[in-house]
Amino acid sequence: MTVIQFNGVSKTYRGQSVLANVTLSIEAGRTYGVVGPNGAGKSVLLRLMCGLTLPSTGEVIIHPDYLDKHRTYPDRFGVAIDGPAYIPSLSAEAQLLELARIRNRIGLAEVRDVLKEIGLNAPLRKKARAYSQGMKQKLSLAQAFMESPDVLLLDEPFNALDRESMHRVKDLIHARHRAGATIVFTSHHGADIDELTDEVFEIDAGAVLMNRRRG
Ligand SMILES: Nc1ncnc2c1ncn2[C@@H]1O[C@H](COP(=O)(O)OP(=O)(O)OP(=O)(O)O)[C@@H](O)[C@H]1O
Repeated sequence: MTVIQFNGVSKTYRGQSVLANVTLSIEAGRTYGVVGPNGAGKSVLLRLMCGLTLPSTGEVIIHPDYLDKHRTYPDRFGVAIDGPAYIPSLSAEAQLLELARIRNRIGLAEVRDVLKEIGLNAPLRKKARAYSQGMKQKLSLAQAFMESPDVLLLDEPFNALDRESMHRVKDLIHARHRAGATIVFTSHHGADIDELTDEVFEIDAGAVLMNRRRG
């Protein structure tokens, strides 16, 4: 089943083309890597996949099974794109609980579980604004993983993580993959791409080239 379909998608910012005429499909249950130099358009590609950015021309179609009941917004998507998004005045636990209330699928126990799995051991009273870069990255990832989403879109998920934390996040990615989730992540590290992905999208001068790696 195709989860996300791009048909002739182009993205231009103030007359500057970032992506040109991209046609691709993201198939359920597969793990994709997105590679390319700084500024190639990797984050823009991920943002287009979940509607955070709209195409300048062409269309992005999300399978209706992955849309909310009004068929408007992606549902069961876990997204960590463009650096950590956090509420500076709340602790990790408090803000994940706030976010969890929106969909009401999980509660405190699951929030605590994901923080433990990701290894974010901030003191409860410490506010996110005082977190280190790696802690903020873990918070962003915890938010993406916490509802066990069917689709994960992760922009450079291993950035700023120490070795042990990187292994924890890789374990989480493997676990979601085994559970049948569809995963797309960007990385500048060939080893992560080799280890985790079935297919790789390489962005080159606005074009997206696909390389099948396995399966
Ligand atoms: N909101 C925006 N307004 C204007 N230009 C933008 C916007 N978002 C992205 N761009 C431009 O689109 C291009 C691609 O940016 P993008 O963040 O996708 O690159 P990237 O491949 O993720 O790079 P990096 O490896 O450095 O993270 C860049 O030239 C960037 O300046």
